[in-house]
Amino acid sequence: MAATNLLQFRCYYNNVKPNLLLPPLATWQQQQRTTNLFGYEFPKKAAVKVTCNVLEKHVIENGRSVVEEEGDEGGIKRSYTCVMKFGGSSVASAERMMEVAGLVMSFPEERPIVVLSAMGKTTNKLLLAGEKAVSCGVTNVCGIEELSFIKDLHLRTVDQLGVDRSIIEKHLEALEQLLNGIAMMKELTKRTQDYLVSFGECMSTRIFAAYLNKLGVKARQYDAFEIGFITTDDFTNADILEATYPAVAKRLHGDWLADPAIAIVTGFLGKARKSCAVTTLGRGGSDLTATTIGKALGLPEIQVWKDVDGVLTCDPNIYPKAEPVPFLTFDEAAELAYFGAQVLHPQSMRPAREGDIPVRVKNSYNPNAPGTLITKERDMSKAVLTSIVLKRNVTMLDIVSTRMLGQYGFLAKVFSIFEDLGISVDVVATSEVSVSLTLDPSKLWSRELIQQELDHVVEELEKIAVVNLLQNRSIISLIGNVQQSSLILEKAFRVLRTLGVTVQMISQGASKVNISLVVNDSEAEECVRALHHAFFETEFSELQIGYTNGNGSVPKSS
Ligand SMILES: Nc1ncnc2c1ncn2[C@@H]1O[C@H](COP(=O)(O)OP(=O)(O)O)[C@@H](O)[C@H]1O
Ligand SMILES: N[C@@H](CC(=O)OP(=O)(O)O)C(=O)O
Repeated sequence: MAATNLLQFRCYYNNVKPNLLLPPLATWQQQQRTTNLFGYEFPKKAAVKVTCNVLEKHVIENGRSVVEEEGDEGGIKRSYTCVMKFGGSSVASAERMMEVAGLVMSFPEERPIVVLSAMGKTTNKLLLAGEKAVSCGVTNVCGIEELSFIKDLHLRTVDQLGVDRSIIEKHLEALEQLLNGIAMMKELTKRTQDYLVSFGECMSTRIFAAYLNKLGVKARQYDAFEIGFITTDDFTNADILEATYPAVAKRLHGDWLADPAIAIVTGFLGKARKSCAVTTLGRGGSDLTATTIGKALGLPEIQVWKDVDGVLTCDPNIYPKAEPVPFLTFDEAAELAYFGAQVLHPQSMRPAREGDIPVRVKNSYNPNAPGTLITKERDMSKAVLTSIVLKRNVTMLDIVSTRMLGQYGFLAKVFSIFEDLGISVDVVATSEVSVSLTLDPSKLWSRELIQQELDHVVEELEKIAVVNLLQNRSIISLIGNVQQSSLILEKAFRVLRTLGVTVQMISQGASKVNISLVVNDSEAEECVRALHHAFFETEFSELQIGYTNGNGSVPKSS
């Protein structure tokens, strides 16, 4: 049987025009950002010229699809095959780096791009060192405990891995100089803060790349801000700009073709478009770095390696009986992250969703665990509740119209006040003359709200409404199949009634995957444990009375 070429490609074509001579059945859908033409059959000599990043050429031989290294027409070549992101917990020590190196090497058929976070708690320590430098005086900088900790950790790791200290010594010197500068200025701007924390990722990636090279696995280190990660100038919480995708694809793909090597890229970092200074993508931003690379190169899979067996049914710090969730949709994962599950960066699902690239959340401490697979769609026919998420320390506002404005005018005015003040709102419930909503003063991916700003919001709103400011509230988000909302709500309210908890606000939103309940901070954790018990640990149809301790509380797990 004559061999037939099947070409699979995900083509990023914002700035490139593919010149395809396709058989008539293949239509190029211009409205889609990425296109997967897997399955289109080409005659053997189909002329295909694509000036984009990654292609995979399948040749059908004896009914089997075989991937060829490179195509014969149009210079089609394949570079990297997957992106693997390892978080701080996965690379916290020399021992952990050895394990991660072993993991990377255990997929010899893959050509990965590895995205790393800073080692362990380095980012927190750098932030603390910066804060201390502001007030400790130049002569005391060298005595800052966190600086010594960071130096010890990184030098010890380098020594234990048997790589040359020189790969990070310059960074350690520059870090101390920067802290001296902060001490001298007695000021730590957001821009300087981003530069300060960037040392964490810059050092972890250099150490890891040097270690792989020492093992004989060719690796090349990259600082994300040098290879096309272009962001807004919103220091500490920058957004990735579209120009990033073609730039990153060009650089990584081009380098591979010129000189193949595993790429080791700093997570979390970018370069501000206007000022050209180093930016960060918000805490936990390395997940976003990984999904951005995945989309840029049109990779078949994005792996995010953590210290848990995947996305769990709730935060294991609240309830250790949390179980891994095997499958999630991008929408569910995004909602979960946005509403406070620390496991994924809130923006990280966006590139994966746009590129339609599956994200696998795995445990670097337990690689055999299946983890969580996040895709565009999944079978929801049996799905009810997927995960419970808690967001603490939320501020709630009850705003009741004084009827100076009509219904439309009232809601429009309320939201224009928030827009003018640049404050984002999470959960909203409205009626004709009132609106209840939540603000998050501790948002890490947005600017911090301080009391003064809250007072200002209330002052503005009081011009048209009676306002009640309620602090120390929590949002409990029930992520799941909102088609089953009656069932979920019935069960949830039975649990909360048993606990004697009053729900102060409820919102289903437009997301179709999330029902949010607002309760007092002081009751929230107990609610999560009880809800978890009811939804995930009892027969679904029956809410067992008697799972509490008799005093209404669920047994705290050890
Ligand atoms: N629903 C959840 N599923 C999994 N982990 C969660 C969840 N909610 C909170 N977490 C916490 O998130 C942590 C993993 O996220 P993170 O610390 O950012 O990992 P890494 O640093 O490895 O990227 C877990 O150790 C766990 O404590
Ligand atoms: N080091 C950064 C970025 C990051 O993504 O870290 P992690 O993968 O450990 O959550 C932070 O602590 O925020």
